[in-house]
Amino acid sequence: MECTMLLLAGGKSSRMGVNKALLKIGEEVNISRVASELKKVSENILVITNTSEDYRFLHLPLIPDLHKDRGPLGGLHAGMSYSKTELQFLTACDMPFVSAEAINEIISYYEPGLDAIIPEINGRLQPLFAVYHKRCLPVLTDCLVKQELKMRIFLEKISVKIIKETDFELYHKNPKRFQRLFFNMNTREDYQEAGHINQTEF
Ligand SMILES: Nc1nc2c(ncn2[C@@H]2O[C@H](COP(=O)(O)OP(=O)(O)OP(=O)(O)O)[C@@H](O)[C@H]2O)c(=O)[nH]1
Repeated sequence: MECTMLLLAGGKSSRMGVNKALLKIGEEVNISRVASELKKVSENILVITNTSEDYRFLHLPLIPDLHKDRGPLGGLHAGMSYSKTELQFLTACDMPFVSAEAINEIISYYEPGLDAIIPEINGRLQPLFAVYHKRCLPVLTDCLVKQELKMRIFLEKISVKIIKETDFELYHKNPKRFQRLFFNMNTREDYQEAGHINQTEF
């Protein structure tokens, strides 16, 4: 089933203190790493931002949030509103080690009628690396209008299929490399750790 890739690149990066999308890991800028994996899955990619940062170097369509300052849910809302496909895969510019293989596996678990497919890794849901069906859009809009900006509240209102790590084929191929996919960079310490992880062979 056709699926649009949504790449979140807004927010404040307040814990990092500088725009984490543009931090380099190895030779490559964070957001470019994510974008190049998304391109292996689909040509249909939307970069969603609410900042004045110039992401034209990605050569991808850039779209603004429609509701201001609503966090990742605001970005998902804009992505789903602009997207022309029923399914979207949501990912974030602060997850430098995502892979096309993992995205394809998550999409493959989609079944008609579901609103979302979300991995759960080490007991934590990963809603920013997940599939959403366009039919969630009215529920999401309602959350934004009511200022219910917590992902958990939105997820409680839709039908979600959760995939635990041991359900993934990729996990069984290489559990450590699989865990790395979900590494999320928010602080200076995370950035340092990302540098180490990047140099580690799994
Ligand atoms: N389009 C869009 N993306 C956002 C927004 N807020 C956060 N994001 C993205 O969502 C992902 C997760 O962001 P967070 O780490 O929760 O928030 P942040 O504002 O980037 O960082 P902090 O200020 O440290 O919380 C990142 O890829 C951000 O770029 C927003 O309002 N709009």
